[in-house]
Amino acid sequence: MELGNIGFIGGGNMGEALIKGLIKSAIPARNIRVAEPNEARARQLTERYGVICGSDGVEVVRQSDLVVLAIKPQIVPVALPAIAGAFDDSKLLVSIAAGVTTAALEVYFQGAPRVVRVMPNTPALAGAGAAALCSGAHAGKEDLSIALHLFEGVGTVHVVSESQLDAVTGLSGSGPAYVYMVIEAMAAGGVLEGLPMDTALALATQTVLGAAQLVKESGEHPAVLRDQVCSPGGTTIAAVKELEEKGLRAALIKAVSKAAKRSRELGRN
Ligand SMILES: NC(=O)C1=CN([C@@H]2O[C@H](COP(=O)(O)OP(=O)(O)OC[C@H]3O[C@@H](n4cnc5c(N)ncnc54)[C@H](OP(=O)(O)O)[C@@H]3O)[C@@H](O)[C@H]2O)C=CC1
Ligand SMILES: O=C(O)[C@@H]1CCC=N1
Repeated sequence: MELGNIGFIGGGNMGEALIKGLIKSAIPARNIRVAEPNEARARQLTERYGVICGSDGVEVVRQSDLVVLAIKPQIVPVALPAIAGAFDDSKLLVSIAAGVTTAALEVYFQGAPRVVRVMPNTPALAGAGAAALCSGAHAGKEDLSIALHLFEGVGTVHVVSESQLDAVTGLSGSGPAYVYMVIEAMAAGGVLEGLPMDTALALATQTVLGAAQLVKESGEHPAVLRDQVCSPGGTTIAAVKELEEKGLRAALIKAVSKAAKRSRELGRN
């Protein structure tokens, strides 16, 4: 599928993750334009990826078939009206702004704007993203396919109902941060027990990667796989007891819920 010219409004952390992932997935850099007001940042993106960067969002929209809205949710009410007039029926808006609903985006446009809302995550940088998306009131099947194709280039994609997107934000959108904390803390434990930091970090990283890969490839429930590690009277069950007492699972469940709640709040701004 030909995606045509892709424009980014905002070239920050998530914008860069997608740009890098897309270029890795063989989208030519000359097809990617970025509107980024921070000049140093714009220069950096051009140097790193060869993409065309400027500060003029209207120009980026004019030159693009698909526009990714990659600015903070709080900026949307200011930034979107400034570029909305440059959209016509030929252009698809793909918003990744946390919490901002398709209905809230559509009000800035005349007629029947084609809007798809996506919640990606930064592992898209490594081609290992997890994204979920839904379409707005006027986006057709073809628009959903285009967005699916775009994000499949940088990881996995699920189609969900819009009411589920805040949950997705709390789980996989914010989730990489939780996992980095787990890796960091496990490595610190290794250091406490005498390992050099680089070895500890490499072992912690590969353990998380390998465990995730096994969940995915085996199709087993994680609880079954966990029990396979726990030898009776052994080391792991001693650690699992500690994690249960300290409330690791409850803390993660609550963390996903807190982030989802915050996503809903951002949508009310
Ligand atoms: N980071 C993540 O892991 C994820 C983020 N998201 C969503 O992606 C969006 C972007 O997040 P993130 O990349 O982290 O944020 P960043 O702040 O890193 O990036 C946003 C960029 O947009 C720039 N910007 C501000 N105003 C405009 C404008 N009018 N036109 C063009 N660019 C502008 C900002 O410049 P300046 O800094 O100078 O203001 C900044 O460089 C958010 O809506 C977030 O909810 C979704 C999934 C995951
Ligand atoms: O923290 C945030 O608000 C964004 C949305 C999901 C991940 N980062």
